[in-house]
Amino acid sequence: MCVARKVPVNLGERSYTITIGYEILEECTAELGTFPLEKEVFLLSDREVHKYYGSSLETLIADQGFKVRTYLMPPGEEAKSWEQAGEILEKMLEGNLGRKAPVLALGGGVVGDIAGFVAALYRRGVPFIQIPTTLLAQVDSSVGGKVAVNHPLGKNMLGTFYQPLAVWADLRTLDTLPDNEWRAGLAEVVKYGIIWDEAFFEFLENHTLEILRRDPSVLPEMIERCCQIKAEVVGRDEKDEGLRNILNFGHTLGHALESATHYKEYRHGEAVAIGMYGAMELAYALGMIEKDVVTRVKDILELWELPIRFPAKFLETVIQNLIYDKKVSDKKVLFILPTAIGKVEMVRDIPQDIIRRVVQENLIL
Ligand SMILES: NC(=O)c1ccc[n+]([C@@H]2O[C@H](COP(=O)([O-])OP(=O)(O)OC[C@H]3O[C@@H](n4cnc5c(N)ncnc54)[C@H](O)[C@@H]3O)[C@@H](O)[C@H]2O)c1
Ligand SMILES: O=C(O)C(=O)C[C@@H](O)[C@H](O)[C@H](O)COP(=O)(O)O
Ligand SMILES: [Zn+2]
Repeated sequence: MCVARKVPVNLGERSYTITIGYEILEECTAELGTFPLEKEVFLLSDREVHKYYGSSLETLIADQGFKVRTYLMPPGEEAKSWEQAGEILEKMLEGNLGRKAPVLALGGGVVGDIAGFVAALYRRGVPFIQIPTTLLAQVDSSVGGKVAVNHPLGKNMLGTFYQPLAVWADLRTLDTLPDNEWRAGLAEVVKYGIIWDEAFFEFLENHTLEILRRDPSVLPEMIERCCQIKAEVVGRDEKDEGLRNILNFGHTLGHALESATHYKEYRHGEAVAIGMYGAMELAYALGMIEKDVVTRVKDILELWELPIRFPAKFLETVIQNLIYDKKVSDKKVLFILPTAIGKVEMVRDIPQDIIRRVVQENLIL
């Protein structure tokens, strides 16, 4: 059995460890008793994920002497809603869970984000643990404590910062992930190369096929590197006051597209892929990068069959939705734009007609 990798997230008293490896859940659940917790957990998952991993996890937790109360939500982005959060909170109240009874999030980013959100609200906050089961959740959403639900007007509009007690990323769970979900996760993987680490971007370029095949010879290293970068950025700017904004590369247009399509047409990672390509073209239009840099990013996105364009019918709503982005200040939209692979800058004040023109000329199917 391979040894689990550990990535620390250094946030003072809110510090925690990300454990990454194959078949690690037995070892991780054995840690439960080391935390100051009540002997009862609220396990939140979606119906799809629970089918595969729910009962084995419930057994492992019970083996540690914990009572398990399970709540299953429907799978999919539409369930990341205020109404769904209300239903989960009702169940927690009915169960009269105590202040030290943790919420365990078994699933992708949707389950993780809403689990953290209800954990932060219930009795003014109970501990929670992330057990991510999608690539996207293992490299991004389970780390850093951004927890939220969506609103029709904007993505993740209702939320807070609430760090987990631990993150347990069992790579074995990725075996059952459908291909389109795998590719959506790869969009956030590429993001780290573009914003932070050219050598990592080259590693991705050099291993595109092994990565598509989910080859165990590359996955642990790839996922660990993403977590290291995210932990580094979050450790320096937990509350998104400056540096952390770079993790939002591709999300300005991506989130606008997700809300324009009512969270039904695109997986988050797919919308981010379109948004990243849009940001590359915008940087090129503003003279910040050469065309070959745009092409490098476009090539890897296309090779992994990620979308880079969307239908014209959504264009106007996407442009209008930009104003609901959380990075907007003084009514000015902020874009994270590259100056090279591995380096980005924050750019405000791009005239709307330039944004519209770049999107229209490059991003429309
Ligand atoms: N908090 C953050 O920092 C952060 C970062 C990135 C993304 N996000 C959020 O994450 C969400 C997207 O997460 P996601 O891409 O994981 O989507 P998801 O949670 O919707 O999961 C995708 C689909 O895969 C299924 N699934 C999950 N794990 C599986 C497995 N192991 N085997 C088979 N099927 C499985 C789910 O049932 C679901 O249908 C978005 O809401 C996005 O906003 C948050
Ligand atoms: O952790 C962050 O910070 C990120 O921006 C990571 C993003 O991948 C993620 O989608 C996040 O939820 C977006 O945050 P938001 O503040 O734009 O809602
Ligand atoms: Zn994202």
